[in-house]
Amino acid sequence: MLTVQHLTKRYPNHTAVDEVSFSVREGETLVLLGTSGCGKTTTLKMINRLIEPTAGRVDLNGTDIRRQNVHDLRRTIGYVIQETGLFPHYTIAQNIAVVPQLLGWADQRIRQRTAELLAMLHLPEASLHQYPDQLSGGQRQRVGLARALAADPPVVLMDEPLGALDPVTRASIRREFRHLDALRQKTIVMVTHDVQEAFELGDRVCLMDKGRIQQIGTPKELLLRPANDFVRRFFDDQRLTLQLQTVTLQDLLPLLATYQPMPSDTLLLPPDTSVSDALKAMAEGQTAAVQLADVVGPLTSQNLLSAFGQWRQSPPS
Ligand SMILES: Nc1ncnc2c1ncn2[C@@H]1O[C@H](COP(=O)(O)OP(=O)(O)OP(=O)(O)O)[C@@H](O)[C@H]1O
Repeated sequence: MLTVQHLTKRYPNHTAVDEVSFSVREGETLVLLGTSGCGKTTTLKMINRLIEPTAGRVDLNGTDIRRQNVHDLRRTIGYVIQETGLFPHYTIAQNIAVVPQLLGWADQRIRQRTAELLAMLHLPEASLHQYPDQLSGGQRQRVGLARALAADPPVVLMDEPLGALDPVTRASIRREFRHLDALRQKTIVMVTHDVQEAFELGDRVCLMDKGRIQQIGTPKELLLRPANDFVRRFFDDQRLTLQLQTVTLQDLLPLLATYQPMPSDTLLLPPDTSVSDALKAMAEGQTAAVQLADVVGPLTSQNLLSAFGQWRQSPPS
């Protein structure tokens, strides 16, 4: 458990982070979201002591991080940044091995772990002996992640980890990240200014403005129960897309068709399927049903969109 309490960073003429408090449970991903300059990176860097706070504290599993040796602390916290921070004159294998070597792992163990990470992150074996500038941006980003995960740290901090990538690569690596078991078990704090990314990767989102938290909650809570006008306006531009991503079949059940026996080859979708995923699954015009004890059906793109339209007319408050 990572706990941040009243964390504050003041510069002579400016308060970059103002009394920020939150907790991140083991295995949870918290996304710090907000416009440029709102204090996301400063908050993140105070967690691994790259920046010392003016006030407040950070506890990792109940211990104040200031009580820990700073080098030990950084070895237990993985760190991924936008430009990957790879050493240009080290091969990929050497870059991945940096922390295990500092920890004194035997060569054989490092080789084994490196091979495991390459396979997990879909990196070609040949890349081991290449240098960062011989790889594509997407591959470099995967190496950055491999390096952060090498010694299996329980906590990983990510600062705009996909920021340098084109939108297509970005979306595909984002999907990979979401399905990576090695990341699911980690406590992750991730910084982004990309709302889609925050909604896709965050279990909870912490929306910041001018150094302060405006709201912290699940993507759905922020979208449906904004704490103030700032939060409401922040999502205005992308409201429809975000609703398609967060509203689930379960939410629409009262608006969908009633029980009806379905043919045995019907595509069954779990109730927590988002409207956009359900529409994708039915892209070929296939009929589906929500997978419940008493099956609701039939579910077609048309009746789903019609239920979603009704839901949008009067979303729950
Ligand atoms: N060393 C510093 N001295 C003075 N002000 C600073 C310093 N570092 C950061 N700031 C200011 O603190 C504020 C927060 O910066 P921070 O980098 O945390 O924002 P951010 O939300 O991560 O923005 P971005 O998305 O653009 O990286 C900004 O106004 C920035 O100019």
